[in-house]
Amino acid sequence: MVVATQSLIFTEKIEAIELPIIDLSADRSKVSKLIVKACEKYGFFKVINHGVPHDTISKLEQESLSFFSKPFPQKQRSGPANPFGYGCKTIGFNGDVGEVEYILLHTNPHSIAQCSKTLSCNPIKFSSAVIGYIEAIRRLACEILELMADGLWVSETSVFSRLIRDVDNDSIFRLNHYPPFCTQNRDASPRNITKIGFGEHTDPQILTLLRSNDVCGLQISLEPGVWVPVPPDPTAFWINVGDVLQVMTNERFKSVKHRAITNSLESRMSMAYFAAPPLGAKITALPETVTPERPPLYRAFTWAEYKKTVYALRLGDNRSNLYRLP
Ligand SMILES: C=C1C[C@]23C[C@@]1(O)CC[C@H]2[C@@]12CC[C@H](O)[C@@](C)(C(=O)O1)[C@H]2[C@@H]3C(=O)O
Ligand SMILES: O=C(O)CCC(=O)C(=O)O
Ligand SMILES: [Fe+2]
Repeated sequence: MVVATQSLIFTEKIEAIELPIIDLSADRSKVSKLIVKACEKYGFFKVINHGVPHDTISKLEQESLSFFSKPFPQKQRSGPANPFGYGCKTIGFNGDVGEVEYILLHTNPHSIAQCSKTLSCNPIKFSSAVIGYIEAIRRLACEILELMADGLWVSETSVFSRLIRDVDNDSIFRLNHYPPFCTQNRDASPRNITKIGFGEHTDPQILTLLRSNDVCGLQISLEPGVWVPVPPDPTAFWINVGDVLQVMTNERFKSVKHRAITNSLESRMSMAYFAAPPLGAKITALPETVTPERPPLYRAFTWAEYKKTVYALRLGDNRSNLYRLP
């Protein structure tokens, strides 16, 4: 099957700005204030000294590399990603495409063990690398969400983190691989052509924790048509606010628009943990974020209801607006 690829639009502006870097080993009350500031201004920040062991990350990176290095027909046998498994170029179910191949997994250990059977010839090794990483990244996500709650002066510190600690949480995990997009021109010198790897979108969940290898490609957009490159740092995590957190904070926090481009002659790999509540969880603005000057902006909905809307729409569509109060 021939799938059309999207090229970049040349009228777009690229703007280099310094994005917030938060040292999680610093004083807790200072850190929580800095996180709130970053979420209000960008919906995006980097964390360092995060406590996720290097070994946990490199075990998973190794598994990811050996999976994506396999011949295409072999990888195809682990797909399609409907809803979980291997996918290539097709994103979601509504016609989105990109220069990316990926593995999508639910974070429930039973589901990981099942999927690993088709993803690796050593499923125990594969699933323990994924489960180990998810345990560590969930701990980090909870820590960040608790710092956010403190910074917002919410009385219950675990108001966000309990949603993703719940046994029925609907968090998912994604390994992305952006192969180098290199063509030869007429004098046979390599040309660096940039294509869309993963098109513009916001993440629907509460929070995303993303780690990539040392190859650039991720960009965020703070105003229409202007893209800010995110420098790669394999030792850190980039954190982005998702739609649910935007709604729960009554839009004090912004769900950040982002995309990934295939940038170079190098292969890019990323791992993204999407922290989500249980399907039945009711999503509504926290009372602390509602004031007479700032009445509730969204009607209440369940995560199941929102997820259904997400999957009925295209990648770049705005879904939270559909829940906005008049
Ligand atoms: C086109 C789509 C892919 C997506 C589901 C959707 O219908 C719209 C949101 C997409 C997204 C973006 C963030 C995550 O990568 C993702 C797993 C998610 O939860 O929402 C993807 C979905 C996907 O690839 O299935
Ligand atoms: O690979 C990346 O850097 C971004 C991927 C992404 O945005 C996603 O998987 O939702
Ligand atoms: Fe994303």
